[in-house]
Amino acid sequence: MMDEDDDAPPILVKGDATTTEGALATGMADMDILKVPITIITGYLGAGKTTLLNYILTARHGKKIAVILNEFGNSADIEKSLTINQGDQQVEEWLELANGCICCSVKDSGVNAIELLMDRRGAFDYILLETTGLADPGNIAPLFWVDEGLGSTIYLDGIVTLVDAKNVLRCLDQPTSEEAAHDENHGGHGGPLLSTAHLQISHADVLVINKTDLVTEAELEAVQQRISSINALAQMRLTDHSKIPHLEGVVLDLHAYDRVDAASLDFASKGHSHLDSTIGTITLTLPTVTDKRLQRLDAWLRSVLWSSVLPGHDVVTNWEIHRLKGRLTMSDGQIKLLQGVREVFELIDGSDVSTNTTQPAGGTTPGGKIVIIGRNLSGDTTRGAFQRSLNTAVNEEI
Ligand SMILES: Nc1nc2c(ncn2[C@@H]2O[C@H](COP(=O)(O)OP(=O)(O)OP(=O)(O)O)[C@@H](O)[C@H]2O)c(=O)[nH]1
Ligand SMILES: [Zn+2]
Repeated sequence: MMDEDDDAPPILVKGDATTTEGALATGMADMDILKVPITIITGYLGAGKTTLLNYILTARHGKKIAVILNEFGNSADIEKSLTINQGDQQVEEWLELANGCICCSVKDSGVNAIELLMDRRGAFDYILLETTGLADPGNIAPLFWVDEGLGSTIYLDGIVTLVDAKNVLRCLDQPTSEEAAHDENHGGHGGPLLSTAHLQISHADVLVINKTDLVTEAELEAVQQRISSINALAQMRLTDHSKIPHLEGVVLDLHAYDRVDAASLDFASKGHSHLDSTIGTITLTLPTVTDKRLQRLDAWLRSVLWSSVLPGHDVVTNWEIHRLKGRLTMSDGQIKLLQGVREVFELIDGSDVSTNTTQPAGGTTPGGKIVIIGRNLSGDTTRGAFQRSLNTAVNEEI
């Protein structure tokens, strides 16, 4: 919860509610400018999420930020507190959702409620959603990752996961009994148990390792290694008391769902240890892709993500994909970007995305790479099966 009796008064931030109208008036606005980014802030109980939000709301970033708290997840409360820092004050509103679970209710009413509120108060520059410590961000992200065509006025910018440096290893190693029961219901099929901490780390675009003041350097090193063995794609930051002086690119304006940076894919492919056998990162390579092969790749992705069937391999079972990113070079030199969270994926043109002109095209692989983060993927057998299946799918001549 936001601290009501917070003794430090917020530093006053001049809200700039006229940005949008100003841009419109000068005819410079297109739909992209009008869309408001939303970042999901997640992390286990007590990791420092609220501390981070308070830090952001009082930092001098010159943005009008709305904060939605999903603290009442499982209780009977149906309203979500919404704090907006506007001009010289923080205003609290209540966002009414259809039921207590944001995963179920936000799709129908949450996005609408945010849009209605923007109609009334003027657009925000940014929305931050704090999930409960027990939330699985993979259930929430797709609700905001809405099709361009649906004309939503908000878009998913990324997922930031706060990690409690002191407690995270225990959370990963000793799932609670509720988590164990949940795991059972979600196709646990034996094997190492999946904890909420695993899910929050595997879906992250940015991992903020917080509470570094409470651990030794050796302990911190162990935490970093373990976390990057789970998710090698996310950028990692170390902090204490959730202090992130430069918010841009770390919490704000991540573009984690509309950009894929070659350097991060290269980094993710560099042999990381498989310290955690539950969830890990694998990298698949691709040859240069023709249009026809791109269609085959699309079919392969649909099979893998929608039907959980790895074409040509009926023996590989028990896997689950959380996050997927790729960068492909077409035979004509065009770049295609691949983005996915759970079963939702998108292949988009890289050319009209203003990104990575400074990156070496395609990284070290001439064709491209797909990096997948998920459960029971990182064993050598499974990784090999994925690569072979993909090779067959895109190489086959017709
Ligand atoms: N020592 C230390 N304490 C911290 C740090 N960051 C946050 N805390 C404290 O940890 C406690 C939990 O922080 P919160 O920000 O409320 O954590 P949260 O993730 O929002 O917690 P829930 O909403 O309960 O899941 C608070 O007492 C914070 O003051 C840190 O880096 N070091
Ligand atoms: Zn909190």
